[in-house]
Amino acid sequence: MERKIKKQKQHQHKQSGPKAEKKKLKKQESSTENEGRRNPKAFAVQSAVRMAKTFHRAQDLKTKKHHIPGVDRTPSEPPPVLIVVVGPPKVGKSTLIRCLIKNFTRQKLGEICGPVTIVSGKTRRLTFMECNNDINTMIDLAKVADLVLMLIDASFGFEMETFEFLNICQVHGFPRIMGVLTHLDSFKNNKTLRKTKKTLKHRFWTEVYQGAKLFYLSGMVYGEYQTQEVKNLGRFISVMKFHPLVWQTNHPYFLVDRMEDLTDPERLRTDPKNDRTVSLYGYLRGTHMKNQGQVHIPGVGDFHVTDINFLPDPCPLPDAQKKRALNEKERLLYAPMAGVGGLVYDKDAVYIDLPANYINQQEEVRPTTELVQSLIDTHTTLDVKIAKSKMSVFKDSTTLDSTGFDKQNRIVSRRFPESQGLTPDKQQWQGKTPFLQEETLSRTRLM
Ligand SMILES: Nc1nc2c(ncn2[C@@H]2O[C@H](COP(=O)(O)OP(=O)(O)OP(=O)(O)O)[C@@H](O)[C@H]2O)c(=O)[nH]1
Repeated sequence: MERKIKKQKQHQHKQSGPKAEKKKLKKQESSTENEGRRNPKAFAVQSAVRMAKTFHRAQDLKTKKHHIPGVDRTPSEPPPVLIVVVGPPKVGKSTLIRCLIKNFTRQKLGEICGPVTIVSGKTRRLTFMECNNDINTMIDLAKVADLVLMLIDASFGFEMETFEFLNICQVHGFPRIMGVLTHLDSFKNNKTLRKTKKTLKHRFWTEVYQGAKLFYLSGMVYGEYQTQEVKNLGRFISVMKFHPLVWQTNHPYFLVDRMEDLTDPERLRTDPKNDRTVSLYGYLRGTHMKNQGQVHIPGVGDFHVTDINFLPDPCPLPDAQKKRALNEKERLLYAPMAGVGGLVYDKDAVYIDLPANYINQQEEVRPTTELVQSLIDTHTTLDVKIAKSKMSVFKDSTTLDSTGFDKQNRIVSRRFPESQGLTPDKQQWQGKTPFLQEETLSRTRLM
């Protein structure tokens, strides 16, 4: 967009009038006054060598600020920005990714598995990726990363993995690097905390560049970093400008975010070491890709491309005519390796993944009163329930069920046969148990 620079009106010195006269007089006086005191050699060249040195230094600083003008090959809908989270084990990489995803999409992701893509704004998508601490992953990711979040455990200081990654970065040129200090809550003394922060900041500046951005995550609340600190980091990321590296602007490359194994399971069962057919999915980055060209898959080898197909965007940006902020539906989350993301496209099929909370939303609205709810939940009548129910009159006696009564609701005793005292016509114990009468029994049954 062309910006019009409005030129400010310059100050006009007064040429006439009492004030102008006064100023002129003052100027004349001061020039005659200082003539005797002025040192004509003060600003003259004292030493030619020194002069040359100063000049070279000024020129060096000037040229350092220049960037070689690059061709902007960014398409109208650019692929997601790749943010690589690097750090030694247990420094908080997964926790930070989880917090950033929650900050942008308001969704909680359990385990981070593979790259996670989110829509962070009207024109920007972000792909988060955790970098394992092995040299191959580091080499591959340092090449393709747009931004590196370098996590440093403040209670431990700089570790080997951090230096290793920085050294690898130097090969293809440094991507944007931001430091993040974690485990700051382990410092109980404020003075030590301040001192450590300062020392680590200067060390980080020495390793990356003077003035490199360093974030502080000062502790955890319920297993997550503090919301405001994550929000600030997220805001910084979403407005950041990126200078793609030379390698990135000169090559077409993919970051695979989804992999499907298409090998016949029967073949795998018979021979587990069989060659596999896999399908790899991802956004094309860098330049255009040529059909019939060659591709290199790190760790696998070189291959010929036989065909190229376009698939619909699994995590699209919102429509162009957007107003201010994104709404909940537009804050998409796509993590195919973790099984998250609405639609998964294949060449000839579309898979729809319905999240559990979506199914919950479809549940009918139920009355809140407990009594009404229990009536709705009733599936059998009272008679059926009674027929199924069992009871025992004494603690250790045998249980009675509906088969133990005759048609007139009189007890048919199995334990005490007629010979032992219960006569069918009297329905009464001739002796000890007067409460085994019909009335008592029928009341107990209905309870
Ligand atoms: N006290 C404290 N604990 C933290 C902090 N950051 C992370 N942790 C804890 O450190 C543990 C490891 O965190 P993760 O996010 O799994 O670390 P990671 O770097 O992903 O670990 P790996 O994937 O095994 O390399 C978790 O239990 C976190 O709760 C912090 O700033 N303070």
